[in-house]
Amino acid sequence: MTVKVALTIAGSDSGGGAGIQADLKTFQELGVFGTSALTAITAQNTQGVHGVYPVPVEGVVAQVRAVLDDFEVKACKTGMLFSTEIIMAIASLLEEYPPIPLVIDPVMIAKGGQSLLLQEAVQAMKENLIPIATIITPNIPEAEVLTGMKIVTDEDIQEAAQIIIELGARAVIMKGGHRNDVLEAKDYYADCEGQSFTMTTPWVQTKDTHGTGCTFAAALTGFIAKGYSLSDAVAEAKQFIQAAIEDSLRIGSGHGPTNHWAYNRLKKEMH
Ligand SMILES: Nc1ncnc2c1ncn2[C@@H]1O[C@H](COP(=O)(O)OP(=O)(O)OP(=O)(O)O)[C@@H](O)[C@H]1O
Ligand SMILES: Cc1ncc(CO)c(N)n1
Repeated sequence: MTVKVALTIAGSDSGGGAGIQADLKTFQELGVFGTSALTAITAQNTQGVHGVYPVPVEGVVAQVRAVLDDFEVKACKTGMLFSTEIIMAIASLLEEYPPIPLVIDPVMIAKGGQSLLLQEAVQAMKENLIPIATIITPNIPEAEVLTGMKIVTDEDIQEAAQIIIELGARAVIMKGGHRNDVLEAKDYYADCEGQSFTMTTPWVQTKDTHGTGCTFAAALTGFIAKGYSLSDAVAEAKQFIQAAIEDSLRIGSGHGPTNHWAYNRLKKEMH
């Protein structure tokens, strides 16, 4: 049996719905072998983040090196990176190895408002990581921080996507989970070759959206690892997250996790 390998460099969510846990569960569902490098431990549940304990930068580097020295990693994802030091170390480390498709989820703030990226680290992300990204997956507030512009309309979204591509990312997907349209979950894709499209699914009325961004980016990474083109991987990742949100698990008393099993269950039902 041959299996594709993916690497996630992200924070741990003790509540299991976001971060490393969401990434590994998603990779597993896609039949991709998941490896990981922890950047921080968070004490977290569906109610919020109760503590953040960063991993020393040497520890992050050693984990990534251990994986890349031994496995043929087909796609890599970054999530919570926390500090300038960790961002700089990862950016220069990845450049030592043959290029691997890189999905950057520019995690900044948890749904409850707690910071998962120090404010001073935004510049390092813009200067060091975005230029080596195959694709970056900001939500609207993250795109506002990265571009310095207020994003309200569809035109704003397209303009912000262009600014992010000019920062050096090959492609960008602007996630619509923070928009106020309650009828549609609309994400906008654009790349440096001038291709762009919008993906729309029905809005799911639920409070169980903890880890939607991590799960979406992990699915995207998994499909890239399996050899899908970027635009096909984005489209399939959208199906994965839609199924995961629609079939809510109702775990915990706050914003519950999404259902990482749902995409495969749905596919089985359709066959
Ligand atoms: N209620 C919803 N119904 C349908 N799709 C949704 C809903 N909320 C988010 N999505 C979709 O989920 C994906 C992730 O988007 P979102 O903007 O929620 O990411 P995020 O804010 O980075 O998530 P998080 O920080 O919680 O991990 C996108 O494809 C978005 O359209
Ligand atoms: C560890 C971690 N990464 C990312 C997010 C964003 O959902 C979170 N809440 N926790």
